[in-house]
Amino acid sequence: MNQQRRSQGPLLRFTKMHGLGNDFMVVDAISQPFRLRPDMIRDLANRNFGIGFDQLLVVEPPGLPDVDFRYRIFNADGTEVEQCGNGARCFARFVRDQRLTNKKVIRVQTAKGVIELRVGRDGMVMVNMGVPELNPPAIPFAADRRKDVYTVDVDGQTVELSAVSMGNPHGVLVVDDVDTAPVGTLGPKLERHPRFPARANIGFLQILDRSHARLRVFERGAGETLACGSGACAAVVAGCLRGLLDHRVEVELRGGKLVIEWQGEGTPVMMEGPATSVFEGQLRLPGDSGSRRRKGSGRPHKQRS
Ligand SMILES: N[C@H](CCC[C@H](N)C(=O)O)C(=O)O
Repeated sequence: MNQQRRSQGPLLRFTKMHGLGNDFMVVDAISQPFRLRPDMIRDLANRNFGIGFDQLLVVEPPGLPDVDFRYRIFNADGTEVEQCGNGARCFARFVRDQRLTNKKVIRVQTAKGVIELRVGRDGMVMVNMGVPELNPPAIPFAADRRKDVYTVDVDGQTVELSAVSMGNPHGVLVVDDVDTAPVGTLGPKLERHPRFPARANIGFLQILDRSHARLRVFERGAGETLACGSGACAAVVAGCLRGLLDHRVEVELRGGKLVIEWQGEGTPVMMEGPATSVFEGQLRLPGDSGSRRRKGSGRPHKQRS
């Protein structure tokens, strides 16, 4: 009996959601205590032994004035990251479904800054993803900047890519056909390439015409996902900078389509797409978890020195 009681932690309510198949466990950490260590996040992310998700999204009270919520994002590998585009749309749907707000324009504090979410009548969500950065510390490529295309050596192979930060780092390669692109082989090598000190999300972009593109993304900390919102934004920025795309692009990902608009350097990237709620659930956490702050629980993603 004692053993049983010791393993009985608190019950945790959550909602399973997805944005074009990029799937999330979403937790309201306002009305329930919530602290998870990275190892517990990894266990919950496991698609056989846990709930299964690409990212965990946590809703917290705002930490800044004139902001409605704080939004924390954890990859399946347990690392906390700065931005998640598909997650932002699901966040907007979640806080309204859970009656945490009835606003249609929601301001959310993230590790990257404040983003603004607008919920449309048709259930689509428009996100102001902020102004992209072209050579922040996470993607230090300025030295050899040439039309924002850089060369990186991967096991003796020279790879050309663009480097764009949407708050989180992205490398973008232009390929002839996403269906035959080396996402599973080159993706993981570039995700952990030394040129990306905080690792990176790697996008494989196929240009169909100046306003249509296809994209696959090998995500940092999650592997290839069916869609990547910040990746679609980074890909359109890269395509525009390379003179291959116009300012409004329909991006077709494996899980569906996003509309991305960008008016050029110094302006924010706007993303519009759906957000789907799949089911609500609750689970009993292990006895050693809960609201007490623990060493190493969910610390922001640390860039490698
Ligand atoms: N894997 C990303 C976070 C999730 C991004 C993606 N799911 C999106 O929709 O933007 C990173 O480590 O920066």
